[in-house]
Amino acid sequence: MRDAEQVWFNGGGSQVEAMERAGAAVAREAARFAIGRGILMLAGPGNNGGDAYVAARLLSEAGHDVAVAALGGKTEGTAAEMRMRWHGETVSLEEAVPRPIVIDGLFGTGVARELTKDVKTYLHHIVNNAQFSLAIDLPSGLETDSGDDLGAATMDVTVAVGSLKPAHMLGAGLVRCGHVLLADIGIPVSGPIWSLGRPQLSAPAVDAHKYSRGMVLVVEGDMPGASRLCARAALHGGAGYVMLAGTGSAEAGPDALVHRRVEDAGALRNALEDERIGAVVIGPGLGRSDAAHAKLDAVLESPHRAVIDGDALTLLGFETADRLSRRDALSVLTPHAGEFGRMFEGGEGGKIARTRAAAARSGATIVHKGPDTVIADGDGAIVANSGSSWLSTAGTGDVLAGLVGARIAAGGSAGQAVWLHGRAAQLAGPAFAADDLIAHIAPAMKECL
Ligand SMILES: NC(=O)C1=CN([C@@H]2O[C@H](COP(=O)(O)OP(=O)(O)OC[C@H]3O[C@@H](n4cnc5c(N)ncnc54)[C@H](OP(=O)(O)O)[C@@H]3O)[C@@H](O)[C@H]2O)[C@@H](O)CC1
Ligand SMILES: [K+]
Repeated sequence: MRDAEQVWFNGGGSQVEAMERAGAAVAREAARFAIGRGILMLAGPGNNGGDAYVAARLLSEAGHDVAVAALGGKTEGTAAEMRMRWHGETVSLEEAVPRPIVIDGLFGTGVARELTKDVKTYLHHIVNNAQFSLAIDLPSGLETDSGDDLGAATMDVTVAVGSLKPAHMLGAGLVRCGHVLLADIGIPVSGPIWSLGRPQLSAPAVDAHKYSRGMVLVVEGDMPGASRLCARAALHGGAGYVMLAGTGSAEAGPDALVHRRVEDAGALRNALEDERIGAVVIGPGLGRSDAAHAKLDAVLESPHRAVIDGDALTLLGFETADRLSRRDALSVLTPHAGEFGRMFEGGEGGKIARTRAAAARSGATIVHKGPDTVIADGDGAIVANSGSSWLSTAGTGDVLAGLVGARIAAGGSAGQAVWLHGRAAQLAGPAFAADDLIAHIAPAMKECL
């Protein structure tokens, strides 16, 4: 957004115009929600406060009852101009009395540190005692690039100005922002970060057969239940043929699942010689024994697309970037936060920046799971946060790994799998078990055809 603004200013766009448009967008939304109730506008010292003064003026001109609570601090430039154009009631933040509607324009993208105890106390008191709260651009005290909480209050609505920022989709932002509305202020924005939308999928071609649909080999491990969940998800994720390679019971799992007896890494290497394989999944229920490690080596040395999940990620550890960057075929890693930390030490910035850096180092596509899943590859990052909090249950990661296998075997993407997984969870409703999720993949897929 900062880059886009700069380009727009360089092309003759004025700061005053940008702020007028931002303030007008906020006033428009606030008027819809206020329906005649008294408004308290919180205005900080920077441009977020500038937006607030514009919105206060426009709302007041439109007949709303508006008071401004101003935070001390040096206001300069356009924000100072907008402050001067406001002629209504103004009190200090300390003196402010809560009103039914609060609009928070203390800080936006410029928040630089934890809110002081005083500011945090007044802000939370005012928001908690309002009937409705709306944040301008971001809830004040939410770090823009990481979504880290520096003392923000939880808002009902946040009006994102110009574009979504990472904090609207990540971390504490998922709770603090409330419902996020996007206000177009006429500044074109483009960049390498997107939010995940419903994918467009197509039915198999008329002449499709089981191998052209995508063959997925799932490596069975010490906990065969997890591997079977993964294999079943691959079957329902659109794969044409799913083979479970291991020593578990050949009777377990659906009849459509092909069991191949694979005792050890040598036998796995033989199985991997099949050129029809579209993707291999390793990790769900794998275990961390030497035998497991040897199987992982066999997969990494194969020429197939590979999905690496669970125990396989922990086995790779800090060797991940080195080993994967040597692969020619696509590798997709599906770590949760703990596994990510065991593979990629430290790293600067928020979840998006750290995941993109790891993808660049390893050459892999990384699905960094959580309530704010970040999918990164060399082209950029996609954030997915509209799944379901009921997904936080054992086995759902195995289902996702199988889905990723099915989609990439069919020439699709990890993002498609993440969307289908999240949508299946929404359709499954509350308190489902990972097994139940699988029945909802087909209805989710139907929405994409
Ligand atoms: N660019 C544009 O033209 C447009 C921008 N737009 C709007 O501008 C917003 C960004 O504005 P911004 O960059 O001025 O930063 P902003 O969020 O107002 O805060 C900076 C001020 O806060 C202060 N401060 C920071 N942290 C603090 C703390 N913890 N406790 C106390 N003080 C703290 C900081 O002071 P300092 O750190 O220098 O001491 C500085 O004074 C953006 O979110 C959008 O709403 C739209 O109008 C569209 C056009
Ligand atoms: K704000």
